[in-house]
Parts: sequence; C-alpha cells; structure tokens
Amino acid sequence: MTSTTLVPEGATTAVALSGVTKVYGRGADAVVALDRVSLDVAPGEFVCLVGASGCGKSTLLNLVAGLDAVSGGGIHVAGDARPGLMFQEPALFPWLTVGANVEVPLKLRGLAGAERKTRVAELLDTVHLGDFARRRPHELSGGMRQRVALARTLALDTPVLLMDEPFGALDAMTRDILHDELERLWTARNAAGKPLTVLFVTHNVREAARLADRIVLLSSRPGRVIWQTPVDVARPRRIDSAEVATLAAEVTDRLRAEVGRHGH
Ligand SMILES: Nc1ncnc2c1ncn2[C@@H]1O[C@H](COP(=O)(O)OP(=O)(O)OP(=O)(O)O)[C@@H](O)[C@H]1O
Repeated sequence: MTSTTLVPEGATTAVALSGVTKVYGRGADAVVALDRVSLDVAPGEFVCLVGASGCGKSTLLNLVAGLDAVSGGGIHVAGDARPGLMFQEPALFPWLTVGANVEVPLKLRGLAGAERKTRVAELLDTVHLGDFARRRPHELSGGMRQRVALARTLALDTPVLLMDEPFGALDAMTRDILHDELERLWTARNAAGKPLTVLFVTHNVREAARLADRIVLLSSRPGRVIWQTPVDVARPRRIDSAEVATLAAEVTDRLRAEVGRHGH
C-alpha cells in the first residue's frame, strides 16, 4: 500500500502529497528517500509521522516546506501558503532579544512598527513568555528557547506548521509542558476558525499518540506510507494515560516489525 488517505472524499485538504518520490544523487549513488508517498491532510488536522531512522521523514517535511524539489509526484499546499518550519534546534538569532527574534517574520511580512510591537507581545503571551521579551536566548532554558522558536514560527501567520522533532532535545518534564501548550494553542486556533494544520515528525511514539489526530507510519528506506491510524483519544490528553500508552504500544509493535523486516 503506497497511497492511502483517511480524509473523507470531497473534503478540502490543507496539504496534499500525491505520489511523491524523492531521489538524492544519480546513477549507482542514487538514494531513493521517498517512494510514491500520497497523503492528504485536512485543514486543522494534527498528523504525526513516525518511522525508523532514515526513512525520509525530514525529507518529506523539507519538500512540503518548499526547501527542496520533488523527483516525482506533486505537493499542494492550500492557498499556496508558505508553511512554517520548526526544528529540534531553535535556531534563534543569539544577538537579538527574544522580542526581536519574534519580530523578524513580522518585519518580513511588512507590518508597521506599532502593529509589530502589539503582535510580538501577543505571541509571547501565547507561549507564556510575556515577561521575557528583553532577554537574550542564552539567558533562557532549552524549553523556553523552543517556545520562542514556536512564537516566531506562529508570527508567520501560517495555516500550516511543519515540526521536525521539535521537542526531541528536551527533558521529559519540559516536553510534557510543551505538549500541553502546543495542544492548547492548536485547539484555540481551530476553535477560532483559523485552522492550524500540523505535520509533526517524531521518533517518539508516545509523543505521537499524545498529540496526533492521526499517526502515519513510514517504511524504512525508501519511505512509503505503510500504515496509519486515527487517534480517538479525548483531548486534552496526558502522555501517561492508559489510552495513550496502549496506542503507543501498538505503534511500537508495527514499527518494530518494519525495522525487523529491514534488519536496521
Ligand atoms: N542531501 C542528501 N543527499 C543524499 N542523501 C540524502 C540527503 N538527505 C537525506 N538523504 C538520505 O535520504 C534518506 C532519508 O533521510 P531523512 O533525513 O529524510 O530521514 P529521516 O527519516 O528524517 O531520518 P532521521 O529519523 O534519522 O532524522 C536517508 O537515507 C539519508 O541518508
């Protein structure tokens, strides 16, 4: 099975991948990273992509972000909106204050000075950093820096958020808090009629079961969609709940079977 979708027929999609193939290099050195991946993501849907190391998860996000070109197939992002991208490293400008970091996308979007100030304050409040606008990144903890990165990505006012292991470098407690915050702001955006579609890559199956509306499992290289499941667990969720643990165990079994099939 290389082409699957759980989005009801006729529903609009925020991100559509159809038969996406990505090959790096040429000839004998060619690496097929993705092989005919098809995936429709509904507006406001939270999709977690899981898979063994090297199965092409980051490649997929980079292609959706427009940072690289597909070798075959097509990608459509609704309204041709530029997605926001967040990585494991916050990638903040160390010489700028927290507020100035969040202001960068607003300047690029051409917002006037007064409007920028208001928006920076709102965004920092959203991630509970209202009192830290004048600090510099090195004065903050890792979790706080990732919150600044999230505020800066939200400043793009994008309907599509691409997250590549964004909490992978954080301790479990901090990650837990950021899961709550991300879920809260994602729920608020959807409730306000400004859907936030999230494509979230993780190695951590518990994290996927904690956050996702749908979990999509990619095969080992070349990456293909081999299995997916809706997550019917009421929100807000807890990562240590029995329902999340049961689903995570099922995904782990599937992942183990896939890794075992490939011997790596
Ligand atoms: N620029 C590149 N040139 C050649 N091969 C590449 C390039 N980028 C990625 N690859 C290869 O493509 C495959 C998919 O890489 P990718 O980083 O997308 O996987 P991943 O699932 O995100 O991995 P991980 O979980 O380890 O982060 C890997 O085999 C990788 O070595």
